[in-house]
Amino acid sequence: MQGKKVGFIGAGNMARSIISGLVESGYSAADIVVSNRSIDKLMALQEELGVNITTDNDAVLAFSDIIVLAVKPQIMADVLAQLDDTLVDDSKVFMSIAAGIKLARLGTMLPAAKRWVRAMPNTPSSVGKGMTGLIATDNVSAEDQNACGELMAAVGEILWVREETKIDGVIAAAGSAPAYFFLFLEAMQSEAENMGFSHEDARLLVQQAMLGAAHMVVANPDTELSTLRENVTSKGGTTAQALATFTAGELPALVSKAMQAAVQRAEQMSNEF
Ligand SMILES: NC(=O)C1=CN([C@@H]2O[C@H](COP(=O)(O)OP(=O)(O)OC[C@H]3O[C@@H](n4cnc5c(N)ncnc54)[C@H](OP(=O)(O)O)[C@@H]3O)[C@@H](O)[C@H]2O)C=CC1
Ligand SMILES: O=C(O)[C@@H]1CCC=N1
Repeated sequence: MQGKKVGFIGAGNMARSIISGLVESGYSAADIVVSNRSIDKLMALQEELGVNITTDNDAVLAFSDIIVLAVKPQIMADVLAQLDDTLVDDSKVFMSIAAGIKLARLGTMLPAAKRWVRAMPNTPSSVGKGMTGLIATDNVSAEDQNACGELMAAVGEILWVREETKIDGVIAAAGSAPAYFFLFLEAMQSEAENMGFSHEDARLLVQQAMLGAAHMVVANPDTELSTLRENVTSKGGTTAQALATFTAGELPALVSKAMQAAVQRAEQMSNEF
């Protein structure tokens, strides 16, 4: 993978997460180029990470072996239509990280590009703890699939899927999921503040509890999550009361509903864009 030229079109939250994770994992900044509509995010990326920057998307296309498309789904068609397709050749692989745009639709947005990968990452990529689901068109060689996989593996775990519908499942279970956990922590921080802790102390309490729980999950892959939960829950104790309150509020059903809503939105988006 080292040595491949990697270009990013769009330098927003997600591209920044991947680029910073890549550079911090040792990927050569000289082999990375990033374009964006406005200049400020580019300047910051160049200053902090030393990557090449441009406001010309065609310059990214010309430079790169792998072109990561990291613009909003709403504008993907316009951005691709404006590229100089004479710069596209068979050696280039296009990797879209946009939610809700299927491989077949991407192919119609830039017909000159034949080799496509869809990747669905999440923002923890910025700290090397990302989770990315991937799928490729059949004509992407094993070598190029490996390169795309390695690119995302530089910033976390990867999971190749066989059916494209599973990418929407990846969105629901991992792409959008950091926001679910942040919402939960926000609510906990707020209640800890109501109990009299300062904003900072409340954050320390909840973030350390989350971090410890996450480490326990990862350190005990053969232990069911339900067992980890039960180990905290003393009979007749405090945790049991808190969990009973979540159950009475139908938290598990609410989580299912929220994940289904993410999938449904991804399906809707695939008809809209
Ligand atoms: N955020 C997340 O957690 C995840 C996002 N995604 C996907 O990643 C993609 C990007 O999302 P996100 O990073 O959150 O969005 P952002 O809005 O943060 O980033 C999009 C970037 O695209 C730039 N842009 C707009 N028009 C052009 C153009 N014509 N040429 C080049 N750059 C352009 C914008 O520039 P400007 O600053 O000038 O507006 C902006 O910096 C989306 O498709 C989303 O579905 C996937 C997984 C997770
Ligand atoms: O909210 C979104 O649409 C994007 C995709 C997954 C996370 N953010």
